[in-house]
Amino acid sequence: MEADFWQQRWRDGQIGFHQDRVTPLLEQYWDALALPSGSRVFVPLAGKSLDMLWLAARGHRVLGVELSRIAVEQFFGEHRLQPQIHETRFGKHYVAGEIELILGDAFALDTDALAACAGVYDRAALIALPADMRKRYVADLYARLPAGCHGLLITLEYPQHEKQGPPFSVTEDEVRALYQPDWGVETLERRDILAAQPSFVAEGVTALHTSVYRIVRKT
Ligand SMILES: C[S@@+](CC[C@H](N)C(=O)[O-])C[C@H]1O[C@@H](n2cnc3c(N)ncnc32)[C@H](O)[C@@H]1O
Repeated sequence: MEADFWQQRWRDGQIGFHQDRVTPLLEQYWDALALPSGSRVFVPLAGKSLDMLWLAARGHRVLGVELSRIAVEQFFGEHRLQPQIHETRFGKHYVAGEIELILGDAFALDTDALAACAGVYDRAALIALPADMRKRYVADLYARLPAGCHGLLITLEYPQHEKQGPPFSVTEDEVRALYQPDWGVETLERRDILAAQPSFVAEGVTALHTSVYRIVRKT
């Protein structure tokens, strides 16, 4: 999806992807990465996710990137955080405590921007993108993360012909094709969530699973 699509979504308040709670699968599986407290975690396509607050509360330094000013300002405003703002070539950086959120394009971040990230957390980011952009997202953006980086990736799978994305369906085969061989990929769980997602059922979706992967950058 292009930037205009997301900007319009935020202007119209069409943000069904946003959750008013921390993602339970993050709480359940984050420890599987064994990332030391204090390590920096990259959150691509961050929205105004409460998951950033949870990661910071776990002692991580969070680096998010989000292209909507509305999302960034709502994130800090809704949590009564008063960010310091400075500008770099990547955009405006909003910094409050251990959370830094760049108002900018994730695809524009380079290896310098991501060099200190020992972790990456991807919920509703890879699956927000159509297939051609998913290839670019992993081949370009993830390639800028350092060797040894550990990540948690959460995806959805459903019969793609039954519904238009986003969110898009991304199968385990596709995850492996996108990330391997540079990243090790381990499936932590694949769960049937159709009953818990009435909006998908209302759209005629007949099967819906979420998967959680642990990924580790090898080279
Ligand atoms: C489906 S939402 C997910 C947000 C968040 N990860 C969550 O779990 O709530 C995708 C977000 O990515 C943002 N986005 C899309 N393309 C982007 C890009 N190229 N750079 C930065 N943010 C982007 C959109 O504005 C939107 O807020």
